[in-house]
Parts: sequence; C-alpha cells; structure tokens
Amino acid sequence: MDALTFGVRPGEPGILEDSHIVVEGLTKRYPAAPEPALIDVSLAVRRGEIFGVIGRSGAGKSTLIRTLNRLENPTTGRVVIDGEDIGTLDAARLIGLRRRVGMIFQHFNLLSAKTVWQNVALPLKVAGIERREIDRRVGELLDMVGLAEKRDVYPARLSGGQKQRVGIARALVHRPEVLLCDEATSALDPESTQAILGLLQDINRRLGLTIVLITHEMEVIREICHRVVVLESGRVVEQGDVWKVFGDPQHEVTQTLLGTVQRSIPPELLERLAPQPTNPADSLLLDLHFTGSEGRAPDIGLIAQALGTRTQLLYGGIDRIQGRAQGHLIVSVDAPDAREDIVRRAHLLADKVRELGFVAAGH
Ligand SMILES: Nc1ncnc2c1ncn2[C@@H]1O[C@H](COP(=O)(O)OP(=O)(O)OP(=O)(O)O)[C@@H](O)[C@H]1O
Repeated sequence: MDALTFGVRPGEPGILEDSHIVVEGLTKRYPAAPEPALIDVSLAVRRGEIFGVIGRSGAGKSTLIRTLNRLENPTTGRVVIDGEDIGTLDAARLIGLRRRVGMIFQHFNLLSAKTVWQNVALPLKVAGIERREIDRRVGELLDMVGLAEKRDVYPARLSGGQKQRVGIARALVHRPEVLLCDEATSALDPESTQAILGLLQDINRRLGLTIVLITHEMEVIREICHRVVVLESGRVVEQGDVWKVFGDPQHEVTQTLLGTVQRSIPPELLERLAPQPTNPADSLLLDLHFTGSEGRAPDIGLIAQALGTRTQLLYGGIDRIQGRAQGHLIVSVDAPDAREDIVRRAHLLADKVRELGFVAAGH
C-alpha cells in the first residue's frame, strides 16, 4: 500500500506534527491463522480527535486497536505515540504506556465482587497511590460520569450504560492522553448508547483526550468521530474526514457498510423502474446526491424551480454530518423528452446526479 495515499508521509513536516499516534506499515500474523490479520497498515491519529475504525467482521479492527497499547505486538511495522516507538519499551515503561493509553470494552470488564468505587480505585491502589489522592480522583471521576450516588453499589445492580460509565471512570484514573474504545456501545440499548456517546464527546472536549474507537455501528461514527478508517481483510481501503467518507464513500466495502442508496429507494418503486420510457408521459427518476463537499444545500424550492413544477420528491435522506448537509434526494421529473436538459440543470444543484430510470405517470 502507498502510505502517501493515507496521509502518512514519514519525514514530512505538518502532517505528522499534530499526529498523536502514527501507525507505520503494520503487519500482524497470528501463529495459527492462515492469513495475516493486518497487512501494511499505515495511518495517523491527530491529537485531540475522535478517530473511528470500521470494517466487516474479521477485518482486523480489534487487532489494530490492541496494537496501540501493546496488548498485541505487530509482526512488522511500528506504532509511535507522542514520538515514541512503543515497540521499544521495556516492562517498566510499558506500564507507563498503559497508563497513558486507557481502554474501555464492550462487556465492561468490571470486577463483580467490588463496588463501583472499588472498581475505579483499583488501578490507583495497584499503582501505590496514597489513600487521600485515590479518594479525591475517584470522587472527581464518579462525579464526572454521573455515578456519585452509586459509589457503594455492586456492578450486578447497574444498567449496561451505568457499567460502561464505571468502565470509563476506571479508564481515566491515570489521566491518560488516549482512550481506546473497543465496541464500547455495542452491548447497550439506543438510549444508553446516546448517553455514553455524549459522555465520550464531553471527555474529548473537556480533557482534550484523543479517542480511537472501533465499532460496527455506523451511527456511532457519524455522531462523534472526526475521521474514520475503513479496514478490509487487514488492509486500509479508505480513510478521511467522516463527512467526506460518509457523504461519498469510494470503496465498495464502505458503500456496503454504509448501505447504498439503492436500498433506500422504496422497493415498490424499484420494481417499476424501466431503463427507457415506455410512454411519453413517463417520469424520469433522478438521484440527487449531496456529498457536502461544495456546501450545497438540498433546497427543494430551487430544485422545483430548476427541474419544473411537476417535480416530486419521492425519497429524502439528508443528514448533517460535521455541519455539512449530505445524503440523497430522489425526485421524479416529468417531460422525459427534455431529459438531457433536465439532467444538465440537476448537475448545477447537486454534487452528483444519477439517472435511475423511468416510471409510469401516476406512480
Ligand atoms: N488470537 C488470535 N489467533 C488467531 N487468529 C486471530 C486471533 N485474533 C484474531 N484472529 C484473526 O484475525 C483476523 C482479524 O480479527 P479481528 O478480531 O482483529 O477482526 P475484527 O475486525 O475486530 O472482527 P470483529 O468485528 O468480528 O470483532 C480474523 O481472521 C481473526 O479470526
């Protein structure tokens, strides 16, 4: 893979200057596995950003995130955090690294025989921090995650969302600079997911924490990530700002993960689509795609003005991601004899235009 494609240009000032984590040419082979889990992966995570990793099951997401705190060691390549190659750390400095890089898990990994307070305090106790300082830090963190009142409760009596809050508090006890999140909301209901995402965003902003998260939930990426990388069979296939990747996914895997517009067209309409008009009164269906790149707004008034007053909106799926409007509008337009002219005008309104076909009038 060409590292330049993915914004990692070793030695070039600027790109790497604000990089917090740099992954260079990482390959990981598990002894028993026929195929490598990661193949020549290069990427850079900027300081203070929320960086998402997506990919199909088995793509290598967990392996990648686990190399960032050396829960896994790469076969070749390296991980550099804050300018330090973490592969060179001895045992003592590895402990330091694990304190600078906190981690939360899908199934929370709490100790069931310990209370909320004890779970959060444990890493500090192990580190030999004095009692008064432990009390202060744990108190502060439980306040921050909204669990002060649950300090003496055991995990079994907490909801999933509350357990993850404990996980987050525990991951922050050593005041890390990086937080790794391994499917942190996958076991949660939608309401708790929203609350945890809000908390992660709050931590990212307030503490300036760099967050790397893996998820199979595209909504999570859309809601809180700044940039995203897409893995497939251990390789990086796409990477960039979330609004760009989600607005105009280039790779087939990304398109599949995000769902294509074809799936958004009502199936009964899809069944009646014909490649050519069968009747002069048939309507042309256009997919107007707003990628967010030109800052164009999907203005229905303008669209009707430009394409004709008999324009009908059949499907609207517009989102705002990182402040940019993007998504698809599917419209039907009369007068297919003026097809080329209509398509030319549509190109002035949307970033991409696709002719889907024709449907009989009165659809
Ligand atoms: N300890 C291991 N030993 C052997 N093979 C492994 C090990 N861990 C992962 N693998 C293999 O490496 C590949 C990548 O796995 P990984 O768990 O990193 O993918 P993933 O994208 O996180 O998948 P999922 O979304 O299903 O968790 C898979 O083929 C997996 O079977």
